[in-house]
Amino acid sequence: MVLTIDIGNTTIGIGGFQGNKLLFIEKLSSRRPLSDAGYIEKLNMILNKHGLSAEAFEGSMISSVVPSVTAVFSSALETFLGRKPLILSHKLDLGYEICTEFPEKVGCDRLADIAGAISRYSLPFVTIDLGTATTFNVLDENRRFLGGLILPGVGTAHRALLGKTAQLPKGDIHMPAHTIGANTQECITGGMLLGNACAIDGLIRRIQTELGQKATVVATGGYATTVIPHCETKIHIDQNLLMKGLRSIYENNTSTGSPD
Ligand SMILES: Nc1ncnc2c1ncn2[C@@H]1O[C@H](COP(=O)(O)OP(=O)(O)O)[C@@H](O)[C@H]1O
Ligand SMILES: CC(C)(COP(=O)(O)O)[C@@H](O)C(=O)NCCC(=O)O
Ligand SMILES: [K+]
Repeated sequence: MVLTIDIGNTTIGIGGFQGNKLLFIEKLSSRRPLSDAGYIEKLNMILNKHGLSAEAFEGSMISSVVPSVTAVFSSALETFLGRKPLILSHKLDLGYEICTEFPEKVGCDRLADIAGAISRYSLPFVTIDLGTATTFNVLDENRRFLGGLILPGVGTAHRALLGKTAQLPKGDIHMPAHTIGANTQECITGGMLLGNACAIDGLIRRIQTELGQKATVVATGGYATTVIPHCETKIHIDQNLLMKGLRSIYENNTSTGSPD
């Protein structure tokens, strides 16, 4: 079994795989960092909850876009499993070529999303990750990662809007009833959800024009299920895309890994 860890700017996801089967996925906040002893305690609790023990895991793999948490979590995993985790970087065998200007600068979550999509969706494809930021990541038909786009995430934009204005009310953004909001809260909800959905439709159209062909589109991240249903483009939602990518990369870069 393999533990996969996704350290994002809001959430730390912890997944457990047996072969290519995802047994569990648990979430911690990355906003309140813990000590390595704190993370070891959380890992113990998670495995206990699922009736598993550390001995059952042959290794682990981390994707992190929060450098300050990477070192602490890595040290916690080394103590917990008795083996250093594999840490995702552009230097590993990802199953595709990075053709951006500075491969070392690309967020590891973007690299893992692409790896998760590569054996599951037809090429070319675009992965969209709606987390703290929203990222678009384009893989062409020759398995070349060309780059993409980075936008403020839905929650990030919403918090910025409320933080920079005096009169806008706090409130949840769920289903907009219609496009023409009849009160302030409806206007904000529509702006956030339909605004992001239309941005996605428009950007996918432009990406396809630039590629010169249609692309498969797959979305993941905390806001995927809230925003994607409002898009006109056909988009697959795969909440575990990143974790699946981490497992594939682990298998491709360790000799003990079992194939897909
Ligand atoms: N099931 C869900 N439905 C709606 N929003 C969610 C859900 N899960 C998480 N979120 C929201 O998504 C955001 C975090 O997304 P996530 O993909 O975990 O971010 P990151 O990868 O940047 O840490 C949070 O602001 C949270 O409120
Ligand atoms: C764009 C991101 C902030 C997204 O992070 P997330 O929303 O998943 O927490 C992260 O992928 C990152 O720090 N990227 C580095 C720059 C780049 O990817 O080009
Ligand atoms: K993410």
